[in-house]
Amino acid sequence: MEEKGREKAVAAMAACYQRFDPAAYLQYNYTPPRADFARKDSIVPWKLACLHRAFTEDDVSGELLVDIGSGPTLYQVLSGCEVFNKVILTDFLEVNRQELRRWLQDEAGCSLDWTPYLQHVCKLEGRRLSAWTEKAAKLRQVIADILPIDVHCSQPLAPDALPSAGADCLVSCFCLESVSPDLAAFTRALGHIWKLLRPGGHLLLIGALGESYYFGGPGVRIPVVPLNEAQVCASLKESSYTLIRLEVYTLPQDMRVGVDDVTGVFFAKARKD
Ligand SMILES: C[S@@+](CC[C@H](N)C(=O)[O-])C[C@H]1O[C@@H](n2cnc3c(N)ncnc32)[C@H](O)[C@@H]1O
Ligand SMILES: O=[N+]([O-])c1ccc2c(c1)CN[C@@H](CO)C2
Repeated sequence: MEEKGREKAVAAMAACYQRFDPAAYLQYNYTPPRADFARKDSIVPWKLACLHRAFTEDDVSGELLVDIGSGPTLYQVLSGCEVFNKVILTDFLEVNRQELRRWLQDEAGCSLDWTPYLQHVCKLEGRRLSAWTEKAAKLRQVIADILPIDVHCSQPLAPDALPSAGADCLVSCFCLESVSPDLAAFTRALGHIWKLLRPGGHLLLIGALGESYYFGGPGVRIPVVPLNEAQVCASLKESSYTLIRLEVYTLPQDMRVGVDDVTGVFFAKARKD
């Protein structure tokens, strides 16, 4: 697709996101059955287990963790906040950055109670359940910024947002395939965020497999690039990452709740050499 066509497609995607509804999105994806901590086959516990394992492996270390396309969610940094002493959250929409700020400042009006998530990750860490208040305090202490981002820009963040060496680790969940008009744009976006990472740093990437749309709010139908495992691996390779591990979760029937047509979820741990 030539430059003009690409710009139009990206602008159309941005227009879709103007109607994104953080509270509805959280309700659709981050409450039972998809976030049922009593069910071994629920999606969110699987994601938290992948992230806990990856963030506690020795090769993942440093000062700065950046979350790409945070949305209104915090689950993706609940393990990372124990490893990195500085976490930067990012999103394209002010409504999402506001939602994150509300939690950060412990204000009323958060759209979701993150306590069960904090408790579950404490359990994964072998800590007593009541340590969730310490984890919440730790997370509030390490979150240094909540910044605007556009992964379709060659430079997704403001020029002075990161140290010149780059981030030590990136995490990104359900963002790139949900904001890209096609596979080529998805791969280009991977290349753009690659530049934010220092050599030897890691990318922990979670995404949807086989998904062609999702609802970002009542009647807010957002197109998604349907990916399969081979395409994820090929795109990571094409954008100069070394894939360390790919794990896949297949949705049981009752996790298909009508808010999207996702069939699976992937977790990739990759490195920038
Ligand atoms: C499906 S949500 C994922 C939210 C969260 N990371 C999660 O795991 O649920 C996709 C997010 O990408 C953000 N987004 C939309 N366009 C973007 C862009 N061009 N660059 C970066 N993020 C974008 C949206 O605002 C939204 O928060
Ligand atoms: O089950 N989940 O934990 C979960 C969380 C977020 C999202 C999905 C599934 C599937 N759709 C994506 C948007 O493309 C967002």
